[in-house]
Order: sequence, then structure tokens, then C-alpha cells
Amino acid sequence: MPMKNGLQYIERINKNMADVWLAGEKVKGPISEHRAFKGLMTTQASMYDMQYEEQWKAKMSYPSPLTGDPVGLSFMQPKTKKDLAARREMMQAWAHMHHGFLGRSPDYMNTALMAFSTAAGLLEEGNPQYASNLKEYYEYCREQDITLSHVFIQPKASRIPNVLDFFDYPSAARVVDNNKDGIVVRGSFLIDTQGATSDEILVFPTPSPSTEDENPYAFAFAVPSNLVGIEFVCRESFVGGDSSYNYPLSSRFEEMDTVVIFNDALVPWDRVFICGDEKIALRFFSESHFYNHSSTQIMSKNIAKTEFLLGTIDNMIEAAGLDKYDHVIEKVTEIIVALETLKGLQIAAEKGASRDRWGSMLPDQKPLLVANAYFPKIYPRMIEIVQLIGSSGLIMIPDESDFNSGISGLLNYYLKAINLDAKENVQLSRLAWELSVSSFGGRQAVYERFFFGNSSSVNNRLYHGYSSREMYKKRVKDFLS
Ligand SMILES: Cc1cc2nc3c(=O)[nH]c(=O)nc-3n(C[C@H](O)[C@H](O)[C@H](O)COP(=O)(O)OP(=O)(O)OC[C@H]3O[C@@H](n4cnc5c(N)ncnc54)[C@H](O)[C@@H]3O)c2cc1C
Repeated sequence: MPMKNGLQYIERINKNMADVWLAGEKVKGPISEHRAFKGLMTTQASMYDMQYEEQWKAKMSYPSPLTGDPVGLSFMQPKTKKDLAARREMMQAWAHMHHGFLGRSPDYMNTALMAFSTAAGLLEEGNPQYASNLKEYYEYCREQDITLSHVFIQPKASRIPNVLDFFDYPSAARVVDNNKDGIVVRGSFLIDTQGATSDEILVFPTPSPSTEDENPYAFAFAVPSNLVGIEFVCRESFVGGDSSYNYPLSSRFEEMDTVVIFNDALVPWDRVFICGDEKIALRFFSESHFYNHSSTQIMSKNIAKTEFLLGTIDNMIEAAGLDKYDHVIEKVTEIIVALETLKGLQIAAEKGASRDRWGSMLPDQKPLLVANAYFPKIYPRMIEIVQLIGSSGLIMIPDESDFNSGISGLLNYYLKAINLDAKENVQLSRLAWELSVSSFGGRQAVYERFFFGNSSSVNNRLYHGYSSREMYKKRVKDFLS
């Protein structure tokens, strides 16, 4: 099957029937009809449908190098600057569909897998079979349009395994056995966004140190989400309800996060990409340029999200007649500056791209590293601005049903805004509330702060990756001498 459409996406995930636990019960029946997943899956189905819409098809696909059939463009290895621009346009189109609220829209992992597979040559140093496993897996995902989730992070108590094993704390996930069919994996991973609504899962932890020759904590593999021995445990659902009036964001974009437990799951050999080799596992992330490639997808998402925030705040200001106040104008300009900074960094990364050793046209990492350090800081500030401007309007948000009740006449009279009737005004307030006050909004803020690593990791990447520093240092030394 080449690119899939929305119905095919939904049918496949429903058929998958992974072991998903939510609020003390195993999810039964079609997951796409479950209240916690329905909205997200409908949104994502619309994104897959776009792949076949006349207006988008040419922008969203490219001919498969294997069959010539159209396959998703976010799987394409960029070899020229034109390819980079085409990838950007594709990712922007999807980002505008979800307004940046899906951190794990499928193009994220399509891009990550593309980056990993182009660097499969690195795995040949250890085991050529693993390199071809990875290349074949990438082709399989591209040709079948697989929806992929991923786990990199372990539970916090598992991060110093040698010491903690002794005290009966949970060990970091590890390979406990292997046989002619594959490796047996035991352990858990802290957070897998969209684990319950994806076809497959890519597992690639940062290896814990080990004294053994073959480090049992060093591995990477991908398996179907319904593999025997894998359990997904959901957090509480943040879907407020089905109504897009009451819950404009969570009814459409609530991406469930799950803890994933591997209970002696058997991973077939042909799905193993790294096993036992700690050095290769550590090198693979940076040398595959995973961060660079993924950052281009993240950029498109963050720009769409900032545009949406600016639009929301401008509507709020207009509705409340606040546009004459200087401090309000100043707050709006903070968001405009953020938006144009992100757009500038996106263009700079593309313009400064150069060919890497894997044959990819690699965007300049400096502007991308800057954006990765900048957005986690500016996003919470933008949310604060929504709160500062929205104030009590964010809290006084009657339900849609109130407008169909005996009190509607009075509500329609008293809750009017300058340019909106009462029902429209409350709808806008409910959007601002979901963004800045609700559990959905809180999770979005934590996501933006952490999803690419804690701030020390993100800043370290920038500090060590910002190669121009040496040149500037030398310039000052030359000046002084
Ligand atoms: C909503 C959400 C969705 C996510 N989805 C996914 C997903 O789908 N797949 C996935 O793999 N991951 C996912 N992540 C995980 C994300 O990658 C991690 O949150 C991120 O890497 C930070 O790791 P951590 O949460 O364990 O926090 P930590 O790294 O433990 O940081 C917690 C705090 O401790 C501090 N700290 C930690 N270590 C040190 C140190 N050595 N020195 C000084 N300070 C330190 C940090 O600065 C921070 O303040 C998601 C996270 C969130 C919040």
C-alpha cells in the first residue's frame, strides 16, 4: 500500500488492538470510538486524507524509489535545497491543520526514521545485518505509511541501574535473553505520546553504563504496538467532552501519553538495529543528525502554533476593546517578535544547508539549535500573556447548553463583547481557557518545556554545537594582540 488515507489509518489502528489501559480498565472495542482517542484520531485521519486531496496531493507525496507509487513526503531524504523547501511546505500544511497542537503528528517520526536510516552505514561498523534491518524497516514504514510512536526515556528510578538493582528498584529496560528468534526485553519507558494510536513503536533509550562486554541497556528496535508482552498505560484523559464549542482544542488535539511496559517481549531479530554496543548507540543520535532533521519538523509546528496564539490574542483584544492600551500592545509585539524570529531562523537554517556525509542536504544546525532553546522559554510566556489579557474571562465560561436553556436570554444580554455576540464571546473565552488554564493547556506547556530534553540538555546542545564561537573568540584575541 502506498500513502494511506484517513479511513485506512483508523481501520488499521482499530485492528491493531494493542493492550491499552485507561482508568483501571483495558480499552475494548474500536479505539477510534473511545472518548479519549476519538477526536485525535479524527484529526489525524483528516491529515492522512489531505494526502489524497487534489489541492495537496502533489505537495504531500513523492514517487517511491521502489515502486514509483506516491508515498508520504516527510519520509523523503532531502538531497537538495529544493527538497528541503518541499519538505517544509508539506510539514507546514499538516501543522496548519492541527495548529501546532500535535507534538507527534506523523511527520515527526517519519522524519526521525528518515534521519536514522540515512545513517545506517554507521551500524555497519558493528553489525552489517543491523544496518540492513534499519534500512528495510524505513522502506517498510515508507511503503506502508506506518504511524510510528517512540520511546527514548526511562522511569526516573531506573536511571542508575547498577546501584538500584540491589535495592529492588526497577531496573532500566534491558535485554534479558536472546534466542534464535530474537531478543527478550524487560522494562518500561516513561512516556510514549500517541503510543495507543500508532501502528508501531520505535524504542531507542540512551544506554545506562554497564560492566558487561555486551551492554544489555544498549539497544534500538521497532515493533508493532500489539506485540505480545507490551502494555500501554494511559494517563488521565484531558478530553473535556465531544463538543467543539465547549472544548475546541481537547476535543480535537488531545494526544494521549502512555507509560510503556515491556514484559519479556520477544523482539524479532529483523527488527533489531542495535544490541549490546553502547558506543554505537551513543554515537548514533548525533551522527545521524536526528536533532537537525527533526528540528525542521518542530519548526513548522512551532510557527503554526505561534500564529494560532497571535490570532487568538488579537481576537481577545478586539472583543474586550483593549487595543488602545500600550501595555497590551507591548504584549502582542512580544508574540510578533517571537513569530518572526522563528520564521527567520527557519529560513536561515534552510539557506545555510549543506550536504552531510550521508548524502542529505542538512539544514544549518545553528538556527535550529537556537530555536530549540528559544521556544521552551517563549511558549510559557505566550501562555502567560493569554492569562494576563484574558483575566476573569478565562474563568467565566458557561457551557454551550446554557445558551439553549431558560437563562439564555439574560446570558445573551450580559455576556456580549464589543464585536461578538454572547455565544461567540464565550466560545472565544473557552478557547483561551483551554489554551491557558485547562489540563490540556497545562500539558501543552510542559510538553513545550521538555519534549526535546530538559533545558540543560537543550542548552548544552546549543553551547557545544555553536561552532561560530571559536571564530568570535579568535577575533577578540586578535583584536587584543
Ligand atoms: C508531554 C510530554 C510528552 C512526551 N512525549 C515523549 C515521547 O513520545 N517519547 C519520548 O521518548 N519522550 C517523550 N517525552 C519525554 C521527554 O523527552 C523528556 O521529558 C525530556 O527528555 C526530559 O526528561 P525528563 O522528563 O525525564 O526530565 P529530567 O531530564 O529528569 O529533568 C527534570 C528536572 O531535573 C533536572 N535535571 C535532570 N538531570 C539533571 C542533571 N544531570 N543535572 C542538573 N539537573 C538535572 C532538569 O533540568 C529538570 O529541571 C515527553 C515529555 C512530555 C512532557
